[in-house]
Amino acid sequence: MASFISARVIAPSLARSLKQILFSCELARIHNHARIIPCVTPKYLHKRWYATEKKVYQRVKPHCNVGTIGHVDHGKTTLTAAITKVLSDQKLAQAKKYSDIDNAPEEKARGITINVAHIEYQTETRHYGHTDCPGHADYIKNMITGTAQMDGAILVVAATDGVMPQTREHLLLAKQIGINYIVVFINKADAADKEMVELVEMEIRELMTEMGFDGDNVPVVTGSALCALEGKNPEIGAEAILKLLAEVDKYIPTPTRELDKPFLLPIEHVYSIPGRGTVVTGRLERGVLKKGAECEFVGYSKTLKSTITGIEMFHQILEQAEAGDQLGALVRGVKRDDLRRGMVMCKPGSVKSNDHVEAQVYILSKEEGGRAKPFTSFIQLQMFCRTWDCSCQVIVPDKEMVMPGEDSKLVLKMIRPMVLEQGQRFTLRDGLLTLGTGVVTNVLPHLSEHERLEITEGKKAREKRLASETGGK
Ligand SMILES: Nc1nc2c(ncn2[C@@H]2O[C@H](COP(=O)(O)OP(=O)(O)OP(=O)(O)O)[C@@H](O)[C@H]2O)c(=O)[nH]1
Ligand SMILES: [Mg+2]
Repeated sequence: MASFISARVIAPSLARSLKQILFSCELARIHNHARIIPCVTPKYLHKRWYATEKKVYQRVKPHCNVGTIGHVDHGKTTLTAAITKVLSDQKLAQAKKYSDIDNAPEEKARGITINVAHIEYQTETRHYGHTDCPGHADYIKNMITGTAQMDGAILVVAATDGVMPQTREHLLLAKQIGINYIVVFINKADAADKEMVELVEMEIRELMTEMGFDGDNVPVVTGSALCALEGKNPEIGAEAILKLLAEVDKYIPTPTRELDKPFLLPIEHVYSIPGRGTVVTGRLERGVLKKGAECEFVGYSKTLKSTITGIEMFHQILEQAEAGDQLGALVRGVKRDDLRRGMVMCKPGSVKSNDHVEAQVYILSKEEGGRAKPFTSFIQLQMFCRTWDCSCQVIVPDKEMVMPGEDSKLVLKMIRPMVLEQGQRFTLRDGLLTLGTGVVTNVLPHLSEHERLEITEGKKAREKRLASETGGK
């Protein structure tokens, strides 16, 4: 969103005094967002604003969203940086350093990715939006949001470690989100021998088959992201990166976009740009978004109306965005605090929120990383869908309990209404554990106030109430 943000530095120059510009610069510096433009005349700023700040996005190649997933420390961010470096040599990307991608102070201090990062690059055939996800188990929530924006993924597995818990969990979540095409990169080939690499490849193919992917035919490329980034050992460095990108181009199809449906964008982030307005970011799931269009924000029991006054993709202006684009939209008349990740921006009246659904869910066995014990009705779980997550009460309608490893019909009562449609996939989690994945089969009537209270009252209070309702019998 840098150009929207730098707009806050530049735009006042058109109308206000230099003092105000410098104040905006200072604000931007404090927020560590914008490039600071030194003391220059408003005219110069005006020229710069139109001449260099806002390039128009040229839609010459099909756009595809990919990203890196896999266990912590297996080299996802290093690979992301290496891809931009190798492609920048061919003028197909702007090279990003490792520290440009993991740029938050906590990420730098701990040497791990926490927030997802979006990077842009191109190959000869396609334009890519690349999302680098965190691998650490504590940040699975961010990984789910990041993966929800991908059309295909690059699974990074370190040859020195092989398949690890989050390799499995990320594959499972990717499958649930609907990612069917995954290319594998066996990383750290510089630190492992040939036999080890072969063993890891066999292990991954087996796991992918088990998870419902085409394990035998999935492309597996071996290399070293670090060598590519440091310009060493070209056979496992730069050449391996180019081989990986060739496989991504070939294996991950450009999805057919639903351009004729009303637009819908699940919100990933909300930013406030004083003097300009509020910017929401995310991947346009369906439809076409035009500058000037009316829109509606739905979710968290709210519906707000607004107008889209600007659209950008990777700091370039768009007059119109298409499904699949990873974009930022400037909206009028809504404050940052009115909006949240998880709401959707859509064509007014085109979607409704729901808080009561029937679903078919697969509950993972202990070996698959799920829970060891069965569960009964009234268990409270966290439901993850698109970019939102929400607490829900689970009712088992047809039987006493659900065993790990079992497929079951469940009724889900959510503590607040969210945009949820029939056919929508979701994940159920319990604390740090992914417990199951499912699909909404039926939308049920909205919960009454009484039913909603029942969800939030807790197990003990419910037992007490039931006891008093039945006269203690
Ligand atoms: N030897 C060797 N080390 C590598 C290679 N690629 C990455 N590393 C190192 O592995 C460590 C972790 O790399 P990252 O890129 O941060 O790993 P990550 O998968 O992004 O980690 P999270 O985002 O925290 O899950 C760093 O110290 C890298 O320098 C490689 O090809 N060879
Ligand atoms: Mg990382």
